[in-house]
Amino acid sequence: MTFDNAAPAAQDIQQLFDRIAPVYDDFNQQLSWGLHRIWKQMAVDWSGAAVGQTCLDVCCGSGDLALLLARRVGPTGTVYGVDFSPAQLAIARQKSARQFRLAPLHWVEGDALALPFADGQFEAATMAYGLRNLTNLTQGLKELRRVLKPGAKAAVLDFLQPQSAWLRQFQHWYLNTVVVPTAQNFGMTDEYAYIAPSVERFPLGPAQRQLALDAGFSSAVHYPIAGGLMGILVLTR
Ligand SMILES: C/C(=C\Cc1cc(O)c2ccccc2c1O)CCC[C@H](C)CCC[C@H](C)CCCC(C)C
Ligand SMILES: C[S@@+](CC[C@H](N)C(=O)[O-])C[C@H]1O[C@@H](n2cnc3c(N)ncnc32)[C@H](O)[C@@H]1O
Repeated sequence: MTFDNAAPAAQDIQQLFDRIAPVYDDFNQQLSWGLHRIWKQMAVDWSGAAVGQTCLDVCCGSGDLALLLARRVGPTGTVYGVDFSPAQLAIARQKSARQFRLAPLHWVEGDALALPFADGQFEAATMAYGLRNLTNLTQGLKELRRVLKPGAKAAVLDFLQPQSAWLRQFQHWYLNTVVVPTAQNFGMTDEYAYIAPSVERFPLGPAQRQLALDAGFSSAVHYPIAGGLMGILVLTR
């Protein structure tokens, strides 16, 4: 399956993440030199999640941020991770089974465009490397807002096209000359070749902020991180 610059259908995205589930965590660790853990922790910190709260990780995948949220809210809190990839959720369940003294963690198979949760259910939320993969960014942001309590925050971490031309060239080079050949060794060329065009399609910070405000968030601030290679959109309901 090849992913050209047209946005793939939801089913193609779901099947892509099912296929890469066995190598996903190891590739992220190896290809980001472990830095993805820092970026994810920043998103959890900036979500405002606190002890005892009920929190949500949207597009949770293999569960990294849901597990960080569970550590943050502690045994008196509750965390839900939602994703439409069964294979990714299976990895998340395996990882949470190996950890102790976490908040009660619920892994839910569901669609970010029609979240299976009540209005105002959550006191904080995260979404890491999910928004860019949605087939409808506005619907995803509206659903994220709907399930947050008034005044609650969400932190949305994703790739970002750097402003600097040479950093853009570096990002493009790294994704196509380091990431894709690594994936090729495991027969996952097309799956990882999808990243670069998806980043090119993804709105820049100011446009992400405007999408969030149009979706009804009372405030939205976009922070470039990692030299502008990544960004975190901090939203307030
Ligand atoms: C955790 C990261 C990416 C998650 C991710 C998101 C997607 O949309 C995918 C789509 C298809 C296949 C895989 C993914 C996917 O893994 C970020 C870290 C992993 C990246 C693959 C590495 C990219 C690093 C930066 C572009 C450059 C960092 C340079 C620095 C010297 C480490
Ligand atoms: C790149 S992974 C990110 C996983 C995790 N948040 C992390 O940071 O490692 C993107 C995830 O979004 C999920 N996803 C994409 N579109 C979705 C949708 N419409 N509903 C639910 N999950 C979706 C995929 O199944 C995949 O697990």
